[in-house]
Amino acid sequence: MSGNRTRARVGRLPEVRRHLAVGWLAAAGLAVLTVAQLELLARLIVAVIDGAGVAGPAGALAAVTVARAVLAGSREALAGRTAARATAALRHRLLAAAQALGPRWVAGRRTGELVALTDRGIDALTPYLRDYLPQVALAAAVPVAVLVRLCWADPTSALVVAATLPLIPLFGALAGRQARLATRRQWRRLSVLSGHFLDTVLGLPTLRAFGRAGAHAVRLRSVADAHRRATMSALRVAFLTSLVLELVAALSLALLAVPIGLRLLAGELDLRTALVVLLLAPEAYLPLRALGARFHAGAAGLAAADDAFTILDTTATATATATATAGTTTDTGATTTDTDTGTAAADTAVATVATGTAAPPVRARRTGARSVLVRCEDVTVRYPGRDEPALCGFDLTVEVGDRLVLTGPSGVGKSTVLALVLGFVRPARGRVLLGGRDLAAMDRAELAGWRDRLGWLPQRPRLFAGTLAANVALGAPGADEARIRRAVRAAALDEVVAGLPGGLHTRLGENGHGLSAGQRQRVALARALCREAPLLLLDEPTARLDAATETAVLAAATRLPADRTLLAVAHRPATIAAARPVPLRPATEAAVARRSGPTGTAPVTALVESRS
Ligand SMILES: Nc1ncnc2c1ncn2[C@@H]1O[C@H](COP(=O)(O)OP(=O)(O)OP(=O)(O)O)[C@@H](O)[C@H]1O
Repeated sequence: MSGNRTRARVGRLPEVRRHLAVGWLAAAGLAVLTVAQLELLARLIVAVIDGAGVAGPAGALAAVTVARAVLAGSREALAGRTAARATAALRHRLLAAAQALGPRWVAGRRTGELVALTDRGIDALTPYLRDYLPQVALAAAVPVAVLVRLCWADPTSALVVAATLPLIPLFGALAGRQARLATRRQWRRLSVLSGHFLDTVLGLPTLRAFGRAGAHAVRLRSVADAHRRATMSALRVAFLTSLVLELVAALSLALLAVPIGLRLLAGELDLRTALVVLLLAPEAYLPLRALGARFHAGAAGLAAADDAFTILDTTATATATATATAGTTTDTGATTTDTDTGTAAADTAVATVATGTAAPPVRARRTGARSVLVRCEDVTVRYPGRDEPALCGFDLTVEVGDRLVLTGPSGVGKSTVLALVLGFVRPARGRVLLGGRDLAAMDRAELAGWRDRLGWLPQRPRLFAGTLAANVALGAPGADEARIRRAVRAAALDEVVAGLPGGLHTRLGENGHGLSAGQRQRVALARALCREAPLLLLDEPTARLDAATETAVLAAATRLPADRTLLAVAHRPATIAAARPVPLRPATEAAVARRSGPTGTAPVTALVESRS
C-alpha cells in the first residue's frame, strides 16, 4: 500500500476523522492569535522605544498570549486523546480480525511479528496522530495568515516569503521518499527481531539442552545488528532532512532580513513595519520545518498501520468471499433441502438445537432416529502456500451420540478435520454441513452460535495466568463451583487440585506455569468438559497422560450423556479402543486411489465412516 493511501486510510478512521475538523479550527484560531501576538509585540517594542504608554499593548499582548497558550494546550490534549482512542480502536480491530481469520491463520504468522505489530507498531502511530496530523493543519493555516498580514504591511517582503516558502515542502517531499523507505526497512527489521527474540525466549530450555544457546545468541545478535543499522540509516535520513530544511529556512530569512535592514536605514520603511515583518516571517517557516521533523516521528507508525490495514483487508476479502460463496451455496442448499424433504417428508424432522445466544439457531437434520450434527461431503482443504491438499475427497457423518476417534499417520489431516468442524478453515471443494447449515453460507453470528455448541481441547492447549478455576471455566463463564468440580473430576484432575495449596483457587502463572505438562493437559480437558457442550472435540486428549490417568479420562469420556457427541483425534491404542475408530489415509494416497478406482464403483473415500 502506498504511503499516501495509508495516510488517507488513517485519516478516515472514525476516531481520527471526527477530530480532524476540530484540529483545523484550532489551527485557524492559533494562526490568527500568532499574528495578533507578534503584531502586539512589535507595537509594544515601538511604544517602549518611543516612550509612549505601554499599558495598552502590554495588556493586550498578555491576553493574546494566554489565549494562544490555552488554545495550543487544549489542541494538544485533544490530539493526545484522539491518538489514544484511535490506536486502541485499531488494536481492537486488528485483534478482532486475527480472531476472525482464525487460529490457523495466526499459526501461519510469526507470533513475535504479530505481537510487535499490535503492541509497538500501533503505539508508533501515536506520534503521527498526536504530533504530525495537527501540525499539518498548523503548517497550512499559519503561513497563510502570516502572508496575508505581510501583504498588507509590506508586499515586497510578502513576495520574498511567498517565493521561498514552497522550497521547504519541496525539499521535505524529496527527502520524505527516502525517509519512508528507511523507516519501512527499520520496521521490517524490528518485526523480525521481535519474532526471533520471542522464539529464543520460549525455546531457551531446548536451546540450552542442545547446547545451541550460544549459536542462537550469535544469530540474534546479527538480527539485532541489522535492526540497528536500519535504525541508524533512518535517523541519518531524518537528521539530514532537518538540516536541509533548517538551511533553506535560514537562507530564506536572510534573503528577507538583509533588504529590510537596508530599507530601514535608508528610511524607506518605518520601525514598526520592519519589526512586524521580522517577527512574523520566521513564523511562516516554523510550522513547515516542524512538520518535516514530525514526519519522521510518525513514519514508523505509518509503516505499522500499512501492515495493520493489510490484515484488515485480508479479513474483509475473506468475509466478502464467504458472503459471495454463501449466496451460491445457500441456493444449492435450498434445492437440496427441498429434495430431501420431498422424498422423506414423513420420517424426516428438523431438530432445532437452541444456541443460547441471539444468533440464529443451529439446525440439525434428523434422518430417521438420530440427528446429523456434522457432515463432510467430498471435502478438499488446501492451505495457502502448500501444493498438496491437507485433505482430499473426504467424507464424514457425525450423528448425535456418536463416539468417533479420527486415527491415521501424523500430518494426514486429523486436526484439519477438527478445524473444519470449528469453522476455522473452509473447504476448497466439497461441502461441510454444521448442524444442517452449509459452512460456506454461515455468517459470523451463525458460526459463533455453532461454536457455542462445541467444547474443544486443542492439540497444544493454552492456559492463562489466573486461578485454576478461572481457566477451567473459561468457556463457561457462569459456571458454579459444582460444575467446575464435575469437570475437574471428569478430567481426572481432582487429586491434583486437592494437592494444590489453594485448591481450585490456586493461581497459575502464564500458560499454566507451576503445573506439569500432563496436568496442564487435564486442565484444558476440564475446560472443554466444563462447557457441557453437545459436541466435544478433543485433539489427542490423552497424549501426555500416564496409563492410569488415561484410563480415568477415557472412563469419563464413555460416561458422557447419550445425547452428547464426541469427535476425538488419537494415536494411542487405549483411546482408539474406547471409541469407534475412523481411519484417515493421506490425502494424496486417497486421491490416487480415487483416480485408479474401476469405472462404476463408488469412489474410494479418504475416510471410512463409523458410528457407535
Ligand atoms: N496452517 C497451516 N498452513 C499450511 N499447512 C498446514 C497448516 N496446518 C496444517 N498444515 C498441513 O496440513 C496437513 C495436515 O495437518 P494436520 O495438522 O491436520 O495433521 P494431523 O493429522 O493432525 O497431524 P498430527 O497427527 O501430527 O497432529 C499437514 O501436511 C500439515 O503440514
